[in-house]
Amino acid sequence: MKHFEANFDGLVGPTHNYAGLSFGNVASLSNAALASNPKAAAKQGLQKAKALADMGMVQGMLAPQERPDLYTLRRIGFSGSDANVIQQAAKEAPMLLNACCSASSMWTANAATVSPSADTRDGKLHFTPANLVDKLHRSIEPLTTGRILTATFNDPHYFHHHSHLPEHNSFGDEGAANHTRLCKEYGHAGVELFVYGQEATNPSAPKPQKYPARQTLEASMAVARLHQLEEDNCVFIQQNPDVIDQGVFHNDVIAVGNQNVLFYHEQAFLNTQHKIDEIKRKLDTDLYFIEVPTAKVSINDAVKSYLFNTQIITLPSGEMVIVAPTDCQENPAVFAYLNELLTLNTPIKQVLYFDVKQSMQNGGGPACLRLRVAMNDMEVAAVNQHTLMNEGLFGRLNTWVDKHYRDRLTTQDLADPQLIIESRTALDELTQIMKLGSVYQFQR
Ligand SMILES: NCCC[C@H](NC(=O)CCC(=O)O)C(=O)O
Repeated sequence: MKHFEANFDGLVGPTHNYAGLSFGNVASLSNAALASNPKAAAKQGLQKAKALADMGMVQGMLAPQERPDLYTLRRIGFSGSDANVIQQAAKEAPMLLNACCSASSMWTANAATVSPSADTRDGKLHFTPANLVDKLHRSIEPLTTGRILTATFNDPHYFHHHSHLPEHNSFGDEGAANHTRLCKEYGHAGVELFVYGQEATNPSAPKPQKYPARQTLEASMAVARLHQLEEDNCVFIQQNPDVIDQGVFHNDVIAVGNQNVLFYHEQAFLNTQHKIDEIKRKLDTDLYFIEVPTAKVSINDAVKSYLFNTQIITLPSGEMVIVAPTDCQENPAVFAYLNELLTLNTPIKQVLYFDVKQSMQNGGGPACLRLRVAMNDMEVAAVNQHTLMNEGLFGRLNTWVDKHYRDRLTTQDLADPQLIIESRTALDELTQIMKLGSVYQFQR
């Protein structure tokens, strides 16, 4: 049996915009006034996904969500026709309208936590959609996320889908952005690293002072239980609260792992050495811990360039490659570090740069845009094949984007009722292209 790590990238939705919705996420706050380009955003994402498929990687796409979310706006008291709902909300509560228009489901690293069948007791691949309770605009994602995941991984013989965790701060869950898996080969049982920002039920435990810790230990442990992982397959690590306060709102802004490599900043975790020892004890293979010192890359440079929000992928040849945003090339300290990294004796042999600036300006790099799903060939064959990237899908999705997307969107434009019609027309067509069935509420 063959094993792969597939990447499922979020297709950027037609309402991609900069609304400054994510307190604690430096890029989101500082680009709040910018006009976005949804068409360019979607195309940048498709280019990256296609490039990985061309390198022989298993690459899929996850459909975006329906926005504006009129159901949430009606639930909070706006009424009348769809156009009335939007216009009333724009007048009386523009920030709530913005929250209901975000295309944030594009960052599929936050869609769910995934445990491959090699790790789980029932031998199935487990998915738990993230509840994303810390941010209003993201807390409205999980139900549809669950539907899209079920329509994509649609064979109950192989895939076990859970509901998202209870919608309360005690169970704040941000999905795979705070989860990474180390292993010898993708098909061998690995060690799943759950990185949390705070312990919700222990008031004396360390936590950030300025910005929110979105992920709780309680949530991470609940996911590990649901996914039927053994204690020996799990390591729970606390993120350093000081770096959360410097803008590291998810662990994937400061660390990334692949197979036997953990690439992380010196200041990423609490009790780092102790946790490394635990990983070594639980995973019997040659491990590379690539720790980047502050003297070479400051937290500020890491947050600006997204050095750690890179994808480390293993090519079919067995070589590892880093997929980085072009912002890493533009930052002298980070670019120098990446060039140096290639001369060190690690499995990482190449860095490829991609322009994903439309996403970066909202705090989402290459790693945020993808959900990793380690699978064997039988599981890949059980996936909805219309979601897998190839020449055909790439062509169809680009044509679809050209037909339906605007090339400029400001938060003022979110009050335009025409955007509802454009967005629904596009998504309705998309469900046919990707054979998803009626995953959206407007289709039900
Ligand atoms: N993994 C990357 C997630 C980035 C995402 N940004 C946003 O939602 C910004 C949206 C805005 O401000 O318009 C977040 O912070 O959760």
